Amino acid sequence: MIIAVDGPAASGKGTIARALARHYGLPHLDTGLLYRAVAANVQRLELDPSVEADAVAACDFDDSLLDDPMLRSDAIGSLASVVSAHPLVRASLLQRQKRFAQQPGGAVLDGRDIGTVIAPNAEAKLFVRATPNIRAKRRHAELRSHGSPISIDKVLADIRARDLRDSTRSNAPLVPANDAAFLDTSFLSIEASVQRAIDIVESRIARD
Ligand SMILES: Nc1ncnc2c1ncn2[C@@H]1O[C@H](COP(=O)(O)OP(=O)(O)OP(=O)(O)O)[C@@H](O)[C@H]1O
Ligand SMILES: Nc1ccn([C@@H]2O[C@H](COP(=O)(O)O)[C@@H](O)[C@H]2O)c(=O)n1
Repeated sequence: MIIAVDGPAASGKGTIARALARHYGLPHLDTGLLYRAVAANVQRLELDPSVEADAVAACDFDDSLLDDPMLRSDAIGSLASVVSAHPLVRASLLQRQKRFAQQPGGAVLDGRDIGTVIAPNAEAKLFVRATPNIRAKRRHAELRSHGSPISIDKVLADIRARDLRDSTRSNAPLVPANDAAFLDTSFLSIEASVQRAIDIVESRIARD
């Protein structure tokens, strides 16, 4: 079974995808980390993220980079949203994600274009949402707990800018798949969000 979990920054999709993977015993891929790795490489090599050829040159990274906690910073998230708009960057990461989705036994992937591009054949598709203010509050608390001095106003501004860039790019924009189920986590605890996600997956399995 393939489960596709999409949604905007800090909506809770990663938390839900990890929990679904545990629940169903499936491997999980956080596809945002791939774009964050490209962004970190652009920064390390002092390239220009807005130049497609520069961003493509940064797509060749060592997988150990995916475990670097530095990838989780707000600045790398914003840079990832710039490099991810380049069609050739997306093309360079496409097959890896498709292979992960199509592995025997299935998988859970979270990102922006899982239900629309990476795994349009997924048995269950969730589109996770929460209000920008609630997402900023949660992400701010998370970043502060890791020692970042960032203000909540900056986190909110970056989330809004990222939402706009991700949803208006021409290539694989952040849009719900036609057959996705919406899950708004704004007023749900993590436990309640995960239970709602499991209920959605169960109803999709029962329907097919
Ligand atoms: N329902 C919830 N209630 C409270 N906090 C939540 C909830 N869901 C997630 N969180 C917290 O909000 C933060 C963002 O969640 P998460 O990392 O899952 O979002 P995301 O959509 O995967 O973000 P990104 O797109 O940046 O990878 C985390 O600190 C997480 O623990
Ligand atoms: N499938 C995806 C996943 C991510 N992106 C871009 O990467 C940025 C960082 O992603 P996070 O999930 O770690 O927040 C995100 O803002 C997108 O620009 C993507 O394009 N497609």
